[in-house]
Amino acid sequence: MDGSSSSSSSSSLELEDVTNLFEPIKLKDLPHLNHYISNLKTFPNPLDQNPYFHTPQLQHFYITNNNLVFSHSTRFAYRTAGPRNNVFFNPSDVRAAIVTCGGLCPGLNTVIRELVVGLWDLYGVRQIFGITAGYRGFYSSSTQPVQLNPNIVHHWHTKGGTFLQTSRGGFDLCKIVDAIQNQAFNQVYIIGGDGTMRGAVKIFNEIKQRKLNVAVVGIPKTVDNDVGIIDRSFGFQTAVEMAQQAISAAHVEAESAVNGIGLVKLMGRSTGHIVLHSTLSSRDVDCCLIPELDFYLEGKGGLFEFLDQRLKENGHAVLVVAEGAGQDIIPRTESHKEERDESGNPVFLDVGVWLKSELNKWWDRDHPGELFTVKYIDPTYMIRAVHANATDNLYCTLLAHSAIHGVMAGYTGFVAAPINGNYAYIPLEDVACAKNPVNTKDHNWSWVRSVTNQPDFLKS
Ligand SMILES: Nc1ncnc2c1ncn2[C@@H]1O[C@H](COP(=O)(O)OP(=O)(O)O)[C@@H](O)[C@H]1O
Ligand SMILES: O=P(O)(O)OC[C@H]1O[C@](O)(COP(=O)(O)O)[C@@H](O)[C@@H]1O
Ligand SMILES: [Mg+2]
Repeated sequence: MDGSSSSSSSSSLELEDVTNLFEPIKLKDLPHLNHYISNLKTFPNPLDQNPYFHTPQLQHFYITNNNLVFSHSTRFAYRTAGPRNNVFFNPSDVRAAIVTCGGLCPGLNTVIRELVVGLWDLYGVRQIFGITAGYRGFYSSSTQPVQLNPNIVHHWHTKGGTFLQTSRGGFDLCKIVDAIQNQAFNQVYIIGGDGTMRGAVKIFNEIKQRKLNVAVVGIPKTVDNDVGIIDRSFGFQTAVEMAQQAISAAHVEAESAVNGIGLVKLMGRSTGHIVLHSTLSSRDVDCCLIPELDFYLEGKGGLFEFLDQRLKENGHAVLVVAEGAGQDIIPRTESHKEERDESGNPVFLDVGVWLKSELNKWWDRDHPGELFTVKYIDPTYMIRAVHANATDNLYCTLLAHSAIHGVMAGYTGFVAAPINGNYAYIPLEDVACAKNPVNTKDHNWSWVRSVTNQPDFLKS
């Protein structure tokens, strides 16, 4: 694991990979507007006239069909992101729409800013619109698209959140595509997580069905880093950095008490990447619990036995838990099990509150009269409602510009994202169904266990 990437696409090779390299590499080609609309006009790339971007000294400036990025995890080659020789849009005819959906993530505003600045400065596009408050903003009667330009967005990368606002739910396919058609948008930039990408696939398919000259691109966003194929999602590193503050405070509280436990709950609905990376970078964590790993409290090899030992050895312990961990063992009613948010995501019970209560009950039962303290810290939105750090800002810029180049080249139904550090275009459909769970059977997880010495929670 390189500390920044956590998906299964790694740049190291195993013998099997090398052997497989001799098999023909299969290309994951992209949908293109000219697959369903004939006689589309092409234009020389306006970047030809852009001396800042396209200097004569720069050789091989334009990306060709020979440029591919190989993914070890999917074993497919993808088209390299970047500007093409010809474009399929006359910049003066472009009407671009940008929308942000789902939960917040550091860097959302940077992506929006760079889409606006990139379209404006690189390609000379002047009609750029922000759709407010997620998918429903396309058709909601209470909001109108906001026209954007570089002056309006110039400072947006310094702020957390999304100036366009976001929401969950509100996905009405027909109304969304009707709105795209009625407002004559011909480029749609959709920034969101796994749910958003599944919606984007439907929008793309409907647009194709109606044979509209509209390109759709997805830019994957999720603080949980739960999108597969791509190296990592933007904002993830910033969130991990923010989480350090909570872990550090929990450590101080735990160390300053007799038999002190610092308990931190971090985001991570179905994946434990934030917890895993925070644990590895903090080094103060004694045990981390993630959704991908079942755990138990009582008995041999359980959490209590481990913490008992740790308290005897060190006098304190730090426990970091992902919000989606342990959901199967927290007692709940049938109606709780069915609860969903507006987008259909499961609503969790608070694993931190439950653990704190169970820890206190355990100590009172097994160590009556002995001092014991659990300090529970739940930073919740603090790790994602901040502006992106320098690395994520740079990443967001490259993502936005890659998306623009692909759309201008006429590609549609795709996602722009890095694979092994190289920016590529991946079919939207593939990204929408690719998950990125923490693999608890690989070396990365062994590394975590070697840092924490925590149990494997495999009942013998
Ligand atoms: N399977 C789906 N089909 C169509 N739209 C979806 C689907 N899943 C989620 N969405 C829509 O995508 C948007 C964001 O989804 P959500 O799950 O809240 O966040 P994220 O995209 O960050 O995972 C919401 O408007 C939701 O209605
Ligand atoms: O913003 P909400 O609705 O409270 O949801 C919180 C959820 O959003 C996330 O921060 C990100 O999830 P998404 O990427 O699906 O939006 C999760 O970690 C968390 O469970
Ligand atoms: Mg999601």
